[in-house]
Amino acid sequence: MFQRKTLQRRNLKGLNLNLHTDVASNGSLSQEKIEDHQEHSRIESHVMSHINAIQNKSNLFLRRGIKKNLTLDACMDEQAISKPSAVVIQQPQNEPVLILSSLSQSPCVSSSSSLSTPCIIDAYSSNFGLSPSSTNSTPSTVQGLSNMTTPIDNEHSISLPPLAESLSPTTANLQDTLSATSNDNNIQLQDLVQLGKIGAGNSGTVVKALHVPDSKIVAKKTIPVEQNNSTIINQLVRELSIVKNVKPHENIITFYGAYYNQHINNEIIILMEYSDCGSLDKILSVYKRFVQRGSVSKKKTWFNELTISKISYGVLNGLDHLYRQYKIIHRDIKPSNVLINSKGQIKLCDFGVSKKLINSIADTFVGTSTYMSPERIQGNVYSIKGDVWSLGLMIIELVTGEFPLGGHNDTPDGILDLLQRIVNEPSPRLPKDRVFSREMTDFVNRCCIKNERERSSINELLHHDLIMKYASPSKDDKFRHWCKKIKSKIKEDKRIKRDALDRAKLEKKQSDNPTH
Ligand SMILES: Nc1ncnc2c1ncn2[C@@H]1O[C@H](COP(=O)(O)OP(=O)(O)OP(=O)(O)O)[C@@H](O)[C@H]1O
Repeated sequence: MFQRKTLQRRNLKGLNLNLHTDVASNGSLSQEKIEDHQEHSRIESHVMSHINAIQNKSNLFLRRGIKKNLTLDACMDEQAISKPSAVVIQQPQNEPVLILSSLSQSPCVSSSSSLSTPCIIDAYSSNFGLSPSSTNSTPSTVQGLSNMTTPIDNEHSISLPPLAESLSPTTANLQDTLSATSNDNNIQLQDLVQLGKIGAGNSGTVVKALHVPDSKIVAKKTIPVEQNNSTIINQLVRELSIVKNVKPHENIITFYGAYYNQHINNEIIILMEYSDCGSLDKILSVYKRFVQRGSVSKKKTWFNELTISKISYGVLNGLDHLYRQYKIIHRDIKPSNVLINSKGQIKLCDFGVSKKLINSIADTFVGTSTYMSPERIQGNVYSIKGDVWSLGLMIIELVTGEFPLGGHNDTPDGILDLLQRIVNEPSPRLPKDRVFSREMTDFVNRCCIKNERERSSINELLHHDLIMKYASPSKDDKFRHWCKKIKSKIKEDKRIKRDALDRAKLEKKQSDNPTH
């Protein structure tokens, strides 16, 4: 009955704005549609001002080289045509790449008929209580995360959107934690454009997002919270109250702030520094895929001795900083919590089970990590040396490609079997069928001593021969080079996977329609 027609088109420094409307198939516009047309004009000016604002801020698309010649497409909500639901940014081939949900209060739905492939949707709108005209509620102040006297400087602090008007007692706790003063240098959620999913863990999902005003890429972790689940909420409160106190450091992921809005999705959003090579588990998976494809020999690990030395130093230095400055024990050292960037920096993230030392005795069994040390499993007092044990296990996993207490077709029968192995079986070691240097073998052995008192301390390991052997600027350069190579391998892997998916789709299409 109705066709989509483009009514307006403007060119803006390489960006095109298309406004579509539904037009009767005889070409005429009904009175209703004429009103819609007028409405379109209003929407258009709204959209244009939004685009201008973005462009004036950073000219991001062109400068970043991310999107060239994009089309901004103001989609119309099919049910309520007068209400635009989203601004969709499309590539020339009509392939939507992202949505700025700037016009709607509800999360955007990629229902537009012009969308041929699934969109990445940013569920937050500029009406997310941030624009005075769009809401009666004023932005809540958030103590703790942004109103920090020391931890996060202005450059990194953000203000939060308004919190729920009526909070249950548990969410009120959350509100307390996420309260902060508004700040001129804030990162606002509506300034973020979601770019793609990075990964998902037990607690939530992490996506890559672009902070438009300064063209900075950030990682956005979304953690759904059950309204009445006080355990989870308290854990998050604890996590965030710890993270907010940590100042930027070369081996710690920088925290940019957190958001919570019960009305929208009942989820917490944590913004942090993005690491462009991802986590060690991700790099290991990419390596394994290359081995499977036969393009890399299984004998040739990507994690050579230099790399292990640099990773170990970064982890130990980060742990040392957390403990010395804040009395924090990380408690969850594992490959997915160690991030790398192409500048050659190692960063610790995820303080989900971290806590101040003073609380550690009361809450020893947080998490189900298989990197847990024997003393932790046995319920003994947990000290920072537990993280040293985890580092030892992680190194063995990186160089062998297998988790040391469960690989080689020797998978434990469940968590209890694994826990008893950690406690009762001999300490994990580097495999004997491969040659490792004396320094490397000694380093790992010192990490994996079961008796916590005999295990090396962080300080001892920071001065270990394995670390000293590679502590020169030329080795730093080599490591940076390695990181860059890894980044390009990750890209290549993505491309191969995408091509394989496309081929599979095409083959399926051909088998479904053999005549075509
Ligand atoms: N700041 C970041 N920069 C780049 N990638 C990240 C960042 N934070 C997390 N990731 C990626 O997202 C993935 C998911 O992270 P998340 O913290 O949700 O879970 P996890 O650490 O894998 O598991 P768990 O929830 O059990 O701790 C990680 O494995 C990592 O690859």
